[in-house]
Amino acid sequence: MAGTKTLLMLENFIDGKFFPCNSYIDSYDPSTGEVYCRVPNSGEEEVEAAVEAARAAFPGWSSRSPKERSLVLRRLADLLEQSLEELAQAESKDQGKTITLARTLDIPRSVENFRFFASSILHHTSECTQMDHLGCLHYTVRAPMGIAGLISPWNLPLYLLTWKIAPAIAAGNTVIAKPSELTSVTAWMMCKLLDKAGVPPGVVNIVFGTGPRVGEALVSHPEVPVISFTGSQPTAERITQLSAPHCKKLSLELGGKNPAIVFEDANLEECIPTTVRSSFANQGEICLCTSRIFVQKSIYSEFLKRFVEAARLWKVGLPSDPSASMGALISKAHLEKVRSYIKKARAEGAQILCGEGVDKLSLPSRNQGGYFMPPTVITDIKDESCCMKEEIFGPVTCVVPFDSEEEVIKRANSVKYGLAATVWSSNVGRVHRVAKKLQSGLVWTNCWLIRELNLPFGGMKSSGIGREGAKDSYEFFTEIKTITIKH
Ligand SMILES: NC(=O)C1=CN([C@@H]2O[C@H](COP(=O)(O)OP(=O)(O)OC[C@H]3O[C@@H](n4cnc5c(N)ncnc54)[C@H](O)[C@@H]3O)[C@@H](O)[C@H]2O)C=CC1
Ligand SMILES: N/C(=C\C=C\C(=O)O)C(=O)O
Repeated sequence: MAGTKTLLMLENFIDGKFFPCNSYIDSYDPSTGEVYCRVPNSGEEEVEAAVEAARAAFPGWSSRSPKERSLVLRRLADLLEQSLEELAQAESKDQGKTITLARTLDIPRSVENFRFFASSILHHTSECTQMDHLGCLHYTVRAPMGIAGLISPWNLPLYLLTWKIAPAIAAGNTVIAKPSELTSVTAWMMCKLLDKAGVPPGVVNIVFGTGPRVGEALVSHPEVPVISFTGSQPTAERITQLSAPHCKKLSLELGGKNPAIVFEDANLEECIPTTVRSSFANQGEICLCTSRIFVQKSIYSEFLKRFVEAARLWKVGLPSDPSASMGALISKAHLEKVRSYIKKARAEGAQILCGEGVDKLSLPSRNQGGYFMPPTVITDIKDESCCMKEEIFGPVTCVVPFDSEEEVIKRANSVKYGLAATVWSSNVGRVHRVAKKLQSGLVWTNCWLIRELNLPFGGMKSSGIGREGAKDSYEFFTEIKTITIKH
């Protein structure tokens, strides 16, 4: 372990104040494999203190007008934006992603999350119907749920955390958030801005630590009626079990095994670079990343050749290198897990056309212990292989041929997940037809990851329950009531 003096020490943020913890967890720099930060190892005691603070803050915060809350969110967005460079540097170091991605995607989107919900909260209306023959008027009202528990993963740390905090507090809830123990730094940095933005003490509380300790204490707490979670399917199952006795409201945004379907009339000039990006952006650590590429037989050889050439140009480098396309994976355990899939593919007789075990990385000696691997393309693989069925969540993608539209839809739908698909074709009719038949919460055609935050985001089948977005998040973080007036 590195000298304790040099380590960054995080603290919990409860009731507007920072508190040290009795116990800490080591957090690693993915580019070197060295410990550089210590994260509070919180548990029930810290959750209890956060619940007390959130409970006390709720009456004041929930009775403010949407406009007053909106102003606070906007100020927070401005303050985050003023710290963009500092936050981007921290996110890149903590997560292993490139500084370019942190600067252009993670932190700008975190800012946008607050701006977006600051605006959308001003525009909701409720329903009203009449029954004149009975002299009745019916209408609905919505009220915040109370204390929201928010649990987020390590791949897009501040981006996904703020995607939950912003709609929850905009709707008048108070929150207890638990970022991933692997990437807690930017959440802790954001806490320093809350008071200046005008967020009252107790409205946003952040407790750091592991899932089994602090995550479960939060999920099991009887005074936390609503849990929003983004992460893996096994953890979602555990959260569902723990929430069941309390009938909690759950939003579960889980993994994917996302297909890209490339028809023979696709514009390959656009399709190839975008599909390289959709496969390898953020080291393939985005739930929306492509991991199965189905290519129509007539263009299969040409596609494969050009795709592998383009994948080889996807430069692996230090997270701090502005010219790198990809940095380091999140952890040693995760790197080993991702590599194990490639080993299995090889054992099954698949071909590894580039990447792990084929291409060598050139890294400075200080980074030899970092969690790097090259973008990897697998082919000659069966649909039944675990590489074609399970979420790998790394820079690995499989390319396979198909004959007909009907066949490819069936194969694309043959996995347990249903999060995001891409369809590449210049035939508008086909694009609509295929998009409608895919079992997928999101379908991008001739593009990838163009986000319209107003519209529902989320998956079907094992990719989750519920949707996030302007209306969906508002409905999730509020309780509805129908009132009947007889006049
Ligand atoms: N959105 C997505 O699709 C994501 C999918 N994953 C998938 O999950 C795999 C494992 O990654 P992990 O970091 O282990 O994901 P995870 O689902 O265990 O972690 C996500 C969050 O849940 C928390 N958590 C873990 N166990 C918990 C519990 N029992 N109760 C409450 N909270 C708990 C974690 O501390 C973290 O904050 C990845 O390899 C990837 O396949 C990971 C991150 C995001
Ligand atoms: N939930 C994830 C990505 C969301 C992206 C977005 O809202 O734009 C994930 O990778 O876990």
